[in-house]
Amino acid sequence: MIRFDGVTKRYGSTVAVDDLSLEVRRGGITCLVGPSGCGKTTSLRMVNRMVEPTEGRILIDDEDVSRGDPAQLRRSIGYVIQHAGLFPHRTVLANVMTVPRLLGWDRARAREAAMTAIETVGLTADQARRYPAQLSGGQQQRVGVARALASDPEVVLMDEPFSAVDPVVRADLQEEVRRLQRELGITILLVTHDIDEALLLGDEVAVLRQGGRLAQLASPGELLAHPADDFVAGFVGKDRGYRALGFTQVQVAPQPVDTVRLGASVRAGAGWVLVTDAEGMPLGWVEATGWGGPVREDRVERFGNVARVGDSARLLLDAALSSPSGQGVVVDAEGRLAGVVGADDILAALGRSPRR
Ligand SMILES: Nc1ncnc2c1ncn2[C@@H]1O[C@H](COP(=O)(O)OP(=O)(O)OP(=O)(O)O)[C@@H](O)[C@H]1O
Repeated sequence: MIRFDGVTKRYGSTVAVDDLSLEVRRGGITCLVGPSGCGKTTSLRMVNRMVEPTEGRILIDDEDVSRGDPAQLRRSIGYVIQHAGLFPHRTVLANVMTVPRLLGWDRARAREAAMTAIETVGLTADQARRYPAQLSGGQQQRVGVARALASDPEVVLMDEPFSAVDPVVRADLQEEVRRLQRELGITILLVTHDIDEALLLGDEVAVLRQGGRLAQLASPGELLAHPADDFVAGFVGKDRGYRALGFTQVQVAPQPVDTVRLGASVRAGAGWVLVTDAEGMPLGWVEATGWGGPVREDRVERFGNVARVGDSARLLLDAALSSPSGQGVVVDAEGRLAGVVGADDILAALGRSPRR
């Protein structure tokens, strides 16, 4: 989809990007990540020609971006930056209508496209009438995303889009961008200095090192399991073995478990029994050792995290380790009980799975 072909950018004696060759796949999120000054922003801006390469080519769908008109190219590509970069004296709606209007769409069509984009990012018609300063930082960032989407682009470039918002809002926005990417099928190239964000969002992650050199391009799981060198290993962090579990599937079949409806009786000595509601949805655990009888609500120990069938080894392990019984509850897509898994079974399955 987007191909960097031997791209170099020099500013005098500074090499910002050095012979970068990289393929950004269609319909997914590729993250460019690396330490400060490694050439992430420069690489991104060469795609929409806000910066021109010194050497090499960038192709979108096999077409050299340097061939056409830069202004036209920029209008065809969504662009989201830190702090949103909105026009302060225009309403949210007017801000989002900017690119469709520049593309020559009539006012009604531009307005309709803008309103659709505003709703898509979770903002209301009332918020669309306000000025940027009348919105929170996170909402402004959503407007920035809406503006990038309004003209229905295939490619969206994002430069540190969430780094200026607090962690809770950031998590919401990250979730939103993942959802939008899937729903709209767009191709996103996203710059971040935060490896956790890159591993969370990226279908593929390109790690750059100082001097604008590509250190590795791989999926998050691959990056964690097989960093190309010490630099990448250091960058992805000390707990990469554990974090790789988040991208590892294990073959463990959920096992049957004794259940009791809330209000019904357990027999003494039954040990840990899973309590369900009247519909059979799991509620928590009860430990019947020295007592038996009806299970009252105050006897129920809530489980920690519940895993879903098909979840990663990390989520299964988390369910097991956060459960008072030591057995992780696994539910199906409808939230119905599929069975339980123990930490030992997950670790044994991990031991059996081939090293990737
Ligand atoms: N317009 C410019 N003129 C001169 N040098 C520049 C210019 N733009 C970037 N550079 C230099 O190129 C290198 C790469 O900069 P770039 O902004 O692409 O890095 P980055 O990885 O995005 O950094 P950060 O995470 O700190 O934003 C840096 O050494 C920077 O100082």
